[in-house]
Amino acid sequence: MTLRIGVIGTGMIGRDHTRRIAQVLAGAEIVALSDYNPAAARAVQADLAPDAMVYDKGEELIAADDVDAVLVCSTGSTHEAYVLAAIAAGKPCFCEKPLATTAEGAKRIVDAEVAAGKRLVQVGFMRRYDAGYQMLKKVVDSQIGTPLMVHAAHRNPTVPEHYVTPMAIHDTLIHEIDVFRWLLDDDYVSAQVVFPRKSSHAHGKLADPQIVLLETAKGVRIDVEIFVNCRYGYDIQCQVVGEEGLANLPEPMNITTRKNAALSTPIMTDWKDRFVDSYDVELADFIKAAAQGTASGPSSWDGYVAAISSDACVEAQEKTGQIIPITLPARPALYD
Ligand SMILES: NC(=O)c1ccc[n+]([C@@H]2O[C@H](COP(=O)([O-])OP(=O)(O)OC[C@H]3O[C@@H](n4cnc5c(N)ncnc54)[C@H](O)[C@@H]3O)[C@@H](O)[C@H]2O)c1
Ligand SMILES: O[C@H]1[C@H](O)[C@@H](O)[C@H](O)[C@@H](O)[C@H]1O
Repeated sequence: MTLRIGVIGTGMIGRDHTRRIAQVLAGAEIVALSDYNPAAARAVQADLAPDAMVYDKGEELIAADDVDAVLVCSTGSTHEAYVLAAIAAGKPCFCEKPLATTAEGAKRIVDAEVAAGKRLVQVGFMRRYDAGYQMLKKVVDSQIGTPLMVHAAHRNPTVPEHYVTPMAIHDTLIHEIDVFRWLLDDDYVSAQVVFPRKSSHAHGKLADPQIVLLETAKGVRIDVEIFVNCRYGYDIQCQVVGEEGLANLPEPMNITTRKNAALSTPIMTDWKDRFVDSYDVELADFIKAAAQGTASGPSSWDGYVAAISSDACVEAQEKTGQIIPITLPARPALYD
């Protein structure tokens, strides 16, 4: 069976996921596209999916008889309504991060999925599918003893003018928030944010860099440096310190040169290049589960917990230095 997919939101990542399904992955085809800006949908149709139908409204795409599954790749604030509509239609849905822009919105999705009685939603937390993080998890689970601390950094070379201080959490740290829960099989109990000296490259409405300190239920302490004007490259670092040793996230594979009395390895500058393979693997996982009428991988529950945790981090930014508790509701059995 070829899974017939409709894509809502054909901006940067919607276009890229359409390319993946149309040109890279097996088992699915793009039959429908929709964007708030119809020209964007038509451009993707022309370039990548000439047989796809273009819908004015995402809701019409979700309801279409020939759409088996939906990819929600529109602006974050629009995700909740589309995911709820997909659940109501009983169609598997891949939703880019964030699942919803508020914890209440994410909870409405969890409640709807629980009422539907089966997993239908996968959230686009692609780092869980990254080969480096997968290797790191194996070592953390088996070789370094009980994890005690994590030291991490999430550095972007620059960000646009509209990127303001809370986006360091909702847009950037959200990846670490999800991947460390998965890596450590743990949840957060508190967050604290402190601000070092501000970089002169950060614009007026952005405090950059920031240091986020997270504490988990098992007592692991995590420090994450978020530095989105670091200039030199796109750099994701993670070191887990355990009782018996420590483990580092591997650097992405790249050519090392020895030239002019220097030993050098290029550093990537674009997150799309850094995680290109993991996007392929996450969508292959979606296609496999959706073909069975369900979903696997990062769940609505993970999206909800990420939203609760990031709200606490934003509060911790606003009350810098204070420790903000994170309390999670009981997890429904659907997500065990
Ligand atoms: N997993 C990742 O690493 C990753 C990377 C980039 C973006 N994202 C997420 O993907 C989403 C899209 O990001 P992007 O970078 O592609 O943004 P983008 O601005 O390039 O594209 C968003 C598209 O959504 C469309 N849109 C806006 N409102 C809409 C609506 N109501 N209905 C249908 N379409 C609508 C816009 O016209 C635009 O074409 C965001 O939620 C973002 O956080 C995830
Ligand atoms: O939307 C992007 C993307 O999620 C990247 O992975 C992250 O490094 C950026 O900070 C964020 O702005």
